[in-house]
Amino acid sequence: MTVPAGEVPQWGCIADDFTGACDLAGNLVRAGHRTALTVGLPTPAALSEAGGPDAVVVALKTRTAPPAQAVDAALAAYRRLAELGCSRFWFKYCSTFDSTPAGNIGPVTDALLDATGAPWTIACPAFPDNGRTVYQGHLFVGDRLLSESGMRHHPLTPMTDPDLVRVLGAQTRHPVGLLPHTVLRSGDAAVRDRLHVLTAAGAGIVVTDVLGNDDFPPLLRATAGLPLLTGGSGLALALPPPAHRRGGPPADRIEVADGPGAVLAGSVSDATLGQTAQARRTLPHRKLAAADLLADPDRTVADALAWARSHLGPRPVLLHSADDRDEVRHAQRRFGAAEVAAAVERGLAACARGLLDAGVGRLVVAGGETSGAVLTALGVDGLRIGPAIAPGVPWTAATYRGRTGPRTVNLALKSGNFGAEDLFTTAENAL
Ligand SMILES: Nc1ncnc2c1ncn2[C@@H]1O[C@H](COP(=O)(O)OP(=O)(O)O)[C@@H](O)[C@H]1O
Ligand SMILES: O=C(O)[C@@H](O)C(=O)COP(=O)(O)O
Repeated sequence: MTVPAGEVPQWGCIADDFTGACDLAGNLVRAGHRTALTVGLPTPAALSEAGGPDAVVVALKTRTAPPAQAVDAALAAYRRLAELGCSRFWFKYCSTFDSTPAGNIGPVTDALLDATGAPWTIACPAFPDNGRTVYQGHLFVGDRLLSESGMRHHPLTPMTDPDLVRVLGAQTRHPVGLLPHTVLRSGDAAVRDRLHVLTAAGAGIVVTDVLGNDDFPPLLRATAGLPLLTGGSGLALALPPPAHRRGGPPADRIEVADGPGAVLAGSVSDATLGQTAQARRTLPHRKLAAADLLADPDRTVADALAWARSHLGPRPVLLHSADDRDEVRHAQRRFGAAEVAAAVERGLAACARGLLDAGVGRLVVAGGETSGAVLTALGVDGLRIGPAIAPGVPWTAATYRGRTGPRTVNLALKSGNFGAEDLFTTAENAL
């Protein structure tokens, strides 16, 4: 697989969901790296089209997949990225460490350690710009421990233990160490010594404390020789761009599509529920009830689309899947969590196609799993990263091959817990 000289990317990134891929790609762009985001395995042609990126982010939909399946997908992505010439690799998972005791963050990290030949790696989910910090190995969301945040109610990956050394320890075959904040701030020699002690004693993965963005540079210096990093997108903000890009213009210009806007919310995280409640006060809105999507999906989607077509206009229309958490709990008890999640994802994905075919040009999708389902249904194979709506939420441009032939559309894939309350009503201002 030959990539023209001068177009070989350095970083090959593997993201376990689509919103996470956008988040990481957006932060890489903010830090000055030309970045390509691909859905499915990247090709030399995709890299050329992206103008010879410094980093490639492959969006997978494996966050809730069984470990063996997630490992296969991550290794396939790794092999392709290595063939394309990438020399350093990044496994991107959620800043709230979304997984279960049988989750795949550990197994995928183990497999990538073997594949890259990395002697050890870090686990650094912190994203201070979004309130995710780690202290003594414990993950905080704002001023709450992870286990006391809304993440304890997540429909697919409820997080009830904030101790990442313990959570990761249950998933990986490697001993897990901790780089505490006091050491991180004691100078490069102290960091190096502690990492040496931990890894000499057998640690294969080191959870890193991070309280603010200024904790990232020492961490990057200490890991500069490692072929594999793992974590959230926060660390990318401190990643120095290649020398020839320094001082250049930000690489976040994208085409702006014609046509009205729409919002699809399949996330039921705290932030999204707040954004949905706010948007319901001002935007035309309609709920696709989970029970209806299970009982008669085609009819439910067709009715929602007919309603949406008649409300397209200057303000985006909102289609959402729940008003509150009680509704979600009720549907899960009645139908089973996995069944109802799959039905909602299928329904919203069908709505996305219908909305774009009806002429919608700008679509905000809330939720990682939801975004994965939507992008797969749209058949979009790559996203060009544009300006940020909020930390971790960039607008993107994509080529949509719909009923009327290929055209550019703008998509924003919003992580469940990201963004201010008015994100749905103000997103278009950022374009
Ligand atoms: N009313 C509902 N009842 C049960 N599950 C729901 C409901 N609405 C959405 N879901 C499911 O909850 C999951 C939310 O996950 P996701 O889209 O990743 O959001 P987040 O980014 O907040 O984690 C999806 O699988 C979605 O289909
Ligand atoms: O790191 C993060 O928090 C995000 O990039 C992310 O992965 C969020 O996932 P969802 O909340 O499932 O969208």
